Amino acid sequence: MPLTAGIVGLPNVGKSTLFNAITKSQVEAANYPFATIQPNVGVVEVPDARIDRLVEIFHPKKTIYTTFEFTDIAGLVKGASKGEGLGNQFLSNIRLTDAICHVVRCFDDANITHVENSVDPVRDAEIINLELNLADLQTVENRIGKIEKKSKTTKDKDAVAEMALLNRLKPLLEEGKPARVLEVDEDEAIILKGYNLLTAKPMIYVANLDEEGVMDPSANAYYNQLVEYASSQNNEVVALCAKMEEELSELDKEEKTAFLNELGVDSSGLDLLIQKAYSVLNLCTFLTAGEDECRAWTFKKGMKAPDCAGVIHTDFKKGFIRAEVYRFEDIDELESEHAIKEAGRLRLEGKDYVVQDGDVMHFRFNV
Ligand SMILES: Nc1ncnc2c1ncn2[C@@H]1O[C@H](COP(=O)(O)OP(=O)(O)OP(=O)(O)O)[C@@H](O)[C@H]1O
Ligand SMILES: [Mg+2]
Repeated sequence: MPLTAGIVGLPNVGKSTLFNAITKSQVEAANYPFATIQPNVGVVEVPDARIDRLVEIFHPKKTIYTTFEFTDIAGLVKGASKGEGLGNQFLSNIRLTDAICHVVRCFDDANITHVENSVDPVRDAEIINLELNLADLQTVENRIGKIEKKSKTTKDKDAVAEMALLNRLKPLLEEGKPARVLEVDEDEAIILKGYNLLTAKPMIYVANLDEEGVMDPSANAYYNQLVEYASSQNNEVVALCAKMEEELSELDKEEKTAFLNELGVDSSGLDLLIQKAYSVLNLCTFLTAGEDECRAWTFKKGMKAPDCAGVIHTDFKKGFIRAEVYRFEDIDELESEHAIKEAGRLRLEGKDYVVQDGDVMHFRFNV
């Protein structure tokens, strides 16, 4: 089940340009609102220097990075929650994603139409957030309409518990706050998840700067305004220039590295965004290494060894016996599995082992 982040924002802020950089595919990125009508999905490799290092050590026949999906969604406008623009359709497309990547225009260009006629990142972000908020409020009100009576008349335990949650959620949304800030216990978290609320999803802001701005974002007033706004809600901002990322995505790996070195940065804005999307979802990576294949696998923080084995194949989980585990740092230092064994750094772990980010795993199983 791939994890996906939906790219949202006002029309014409650079969503499709960023998406093109993501997929290198030819999604239309034209200079007019509503250029995108169908949601589009792009799959990216999650850059991981640990895999690059394993490849140096094992020289495998195959190298596989873990992946992440982005969905390009057409521009939302004021009133989207009431069906303005292509409102409801787009909101329902975001509902199916795991995280939201909110693109905000932070570049001046008189030739590129702005639906609100001026560049103002905080106002723009608030327009989108309000629409997401109103859409959630509708969901919550519909749900209240369905169970309020039941909770009062039958005193049904589940209905009463759910009403208690809804009665805290509604005023919060009415205040304009996102559902993700509500404090909930484990049972409530399950109910909340079932609503698929837009403002409950983790959000990352993307400040889409011009090429000059991206060289030193902290010197850019638009960027600083957005960072201040985002941090007041505990959200992070990734600075990038979508247009430059699109150009970068056409280069091969060496050319790209050379280009980034010239700019004096280690990784592209897009790579940072992918990594951030991965981390806001609490995703971790375990590795498998050998002469046939070096590969990164995604798992959720806290997962135990048999479940991680199941990420590779359901048979690995069913027939799980034990896992042989060493740390990436150990192979990085010692450069062979033989040396790891000699040094006593290979561990045998059972079914209760909580797998850690950066573990290199060999699963032993019975079929
Ligand atoms: N960082 C940037 N600097 C300058 N121009 C940019 C930048 N990012 C995008 N653009 C330009 O802005 C225009 C609109 O971009 P794009 O089509 O990606 O917007 P969009 O958000 O997908 O719009 P829509 O909601 O209509 O689909 C394009 O002409 C694109 O080249
Ligand atoms: Mg678009």
